[in-house]
Amino acid sequence: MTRAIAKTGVVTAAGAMSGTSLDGVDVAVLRTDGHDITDFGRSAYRDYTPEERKVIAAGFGLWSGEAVEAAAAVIEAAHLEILEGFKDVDLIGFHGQTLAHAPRQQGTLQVGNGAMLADELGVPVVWDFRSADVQLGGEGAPLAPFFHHACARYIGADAPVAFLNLGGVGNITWVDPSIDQPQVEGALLAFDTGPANAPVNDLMQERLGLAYDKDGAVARGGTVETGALELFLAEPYFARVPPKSLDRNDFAEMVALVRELSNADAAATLTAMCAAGVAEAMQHCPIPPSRVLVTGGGRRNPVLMQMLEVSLDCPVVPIEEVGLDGDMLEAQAFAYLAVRVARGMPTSCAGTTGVRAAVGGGTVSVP
Ligand SMILES: Nc1ncnc2c1ncn2[C@@H]1O[C@H](COP(=O)(O)OP(=O)(O)OP(=O)(O)O)[C@@H](O)[C@H]1O
Ligand SMILES: CC(=O)N[C@H]1[C@@H]2OC[C@@H](O2)[C@@H](O)[C@@H]1O[C@H](C)C(=O)O
Repeated sequence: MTRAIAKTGVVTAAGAMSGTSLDGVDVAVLRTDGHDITDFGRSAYRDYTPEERKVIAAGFGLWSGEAVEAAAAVIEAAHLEILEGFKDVDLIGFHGQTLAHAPRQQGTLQVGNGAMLADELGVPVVWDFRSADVQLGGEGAPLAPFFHHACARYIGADAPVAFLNLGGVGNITWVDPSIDQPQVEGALLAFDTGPANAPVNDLMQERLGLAYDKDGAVARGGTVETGALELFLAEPYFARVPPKSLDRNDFAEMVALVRELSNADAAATLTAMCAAGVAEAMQHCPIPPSRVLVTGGGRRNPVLMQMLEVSLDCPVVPIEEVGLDGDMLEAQAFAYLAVRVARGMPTSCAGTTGVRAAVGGGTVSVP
């Protein structure tokens, strides 16, 4: 029996996201008609084992071949395992794992076969969210902004507000909630701010065998090397007018800029680079947001949060302050986007990915 997706009314969707920091898979449920968020449901998380992480990471930056296939197999197995517990939803939004992203060259690659997941789970799966946007000239990222627009309306924001996601890479969405439809010009401006946690994570791994700088404990004792910070800010990426997007390792050479520094100074400097990228991003916003709502793992780093508070001209708060879940926002975003795709509604536009006309990306696979 095939399971059709209702064309109108509120449906229940689960979103599954595996981000650039490779910690694990997030799954979160929400109810929506594709425009308004009705309510949020349960969520779950599945860690990757060190072995799985190694196999996935070996596929980073590659477009095809055995390493990519091996990474895809790990992604599919991990998602099947966690999504077994979510077979009661109307549909699933499956982001997959980005292995490579070069929208103006080879394209964008998220691995994991959504059609196979739909067959195995017996639930319709929406996947391959980014390809159509890239094929039509967009950056293919970030895609969470249409969901951020719905969140701004859900929390009753009455002035422009920014959502700042600090994962491996940073991305910001500026939202004008007075414009009801996200694809209308002026409602959204979104782009990647620069590297966020990825360079610090790489440094911690390389020097101390740690996955990340927990609570900024290493950076806290260090001094920011202003010369390295200036070199970083001289990168043409920051002056480029958005929309613009990044691959996880686009700034990998930043770790080289701090090679001669002590662990503490190097961590402080890389953390400051993340904050400085965000400060640069604010200059591209049409008007300053009333506040910046921080989501993603970086909001747990008090050293980073303090640097942001000092360098931005508006309040910077973890997104929990407005009642949203900063660990699950991306998974919720792909649940929301799945419903839009299934209903033929756009998921990106000029203000978010630079695509000329609004696009509804994604493939719908019905079991
Ligand atoms: N307590 C903490 N102290 C410092 N940093 C932290 C803490 N908790 C999480 N992080 C950072 O946040 C990262 C995970 O962030 P998140 O889960 O948002 O990334 P992601 O979703 O995989 O990435 P992306 O949004 O780029 O796809 C960790 O790798 C770590 O660098
Ligand atoms: C190509 C890709 O997977 N990009 C991710 C990555 O992680 C953060 C940033 O870079 C953002 O552009 C995007 O993810 C979020 C979920 C997005 O599309 O909005």
